[in-house]
Amino acid sequence: MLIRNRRLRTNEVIRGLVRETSLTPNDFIVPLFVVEGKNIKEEIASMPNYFRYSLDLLEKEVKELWDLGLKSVLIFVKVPDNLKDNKGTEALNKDGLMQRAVKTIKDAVPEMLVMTDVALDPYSSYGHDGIVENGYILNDPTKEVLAKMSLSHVQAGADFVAPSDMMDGRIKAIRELLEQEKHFNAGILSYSAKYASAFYGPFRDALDSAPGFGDKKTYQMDPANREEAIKETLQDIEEGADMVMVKPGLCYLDIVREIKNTVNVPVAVYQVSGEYSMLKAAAEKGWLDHDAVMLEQLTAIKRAGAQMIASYFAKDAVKLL
Ligand SMILES: NCC(=O)CCC(=O)O
Ligand SMILES: [Mg+2]
Repeated sequence: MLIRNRRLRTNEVIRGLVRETSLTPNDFIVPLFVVEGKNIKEEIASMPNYFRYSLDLLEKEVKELWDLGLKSVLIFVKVPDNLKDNKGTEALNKDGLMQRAVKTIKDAVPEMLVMTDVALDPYSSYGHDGIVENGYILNDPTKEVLAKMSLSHVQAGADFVAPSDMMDGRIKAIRELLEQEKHFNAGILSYSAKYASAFYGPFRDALDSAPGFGDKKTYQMDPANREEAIKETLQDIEEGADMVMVKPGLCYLDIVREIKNTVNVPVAVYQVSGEYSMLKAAAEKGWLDHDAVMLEQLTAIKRAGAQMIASYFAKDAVKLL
């Protein structure tokens, strides 16, 4: 035997020395769900141990995240039904819940990197990511609203906007408006390859944002496609995205690696709600070792090429690192 691979696996010290991938708190973006009201920390039924916060308790939560070394958050808001319409009017309200959430976080922890979700679904009476006409989600009028929404978030203090809508040309529309308004340092994390996935179910529960009719297959990508993900991603970079994202995570790690090998901007992965809830459920039943499987999944996402991971496991994970 000239080569014995097991030599480098004989104990934890040598395994640590040769380990190719490791997780650190810097790897995470923490998704946060925000609701109106006071003193609210409500568990999301289909996402055990994950919560919606009112602004007063959000403040406490972000301080705790910061102390754990988690320094980036991605905000989602649950908009009251009476404020929803087809055009997402409330999304542009400078005193809207999102805008107030950004200010609340920046006041509580000024150095926290604040990213905001940009899409119409939480604001849409139809639960779709864009303006609806005759059952179709309009592209161009929607991207103009998304640009204004992004500007509003940046004016409220957001460091990055994260458009998750998958309309064509929205990165260019957003970038041009931010430049025109002289927000030169406002970043764009583009959900460039977002698939029409069945793994988003619990998230739609969290925000009460399930589509009122049909599905999202006319704008989100077909899970069967790989080359299209490259095309989408290269386009977004050309249009001015600073960072790109693949979503969901585990089922799409081939896409992550291919994009990582193709582009020269940071690649993010969104490990989505269904991925989170599946493990929580299996662990509750005693069928899987929660912490071990969680770390294995996160490590695999990073190994595939993710520079950062938006994950509901962020807090659980950093406590183990
Ligand atoms: N635009 C954000 C999402 O769609 C999140 C999906 C999830 O976590 O399931
Ligand atoms: Mg696109």
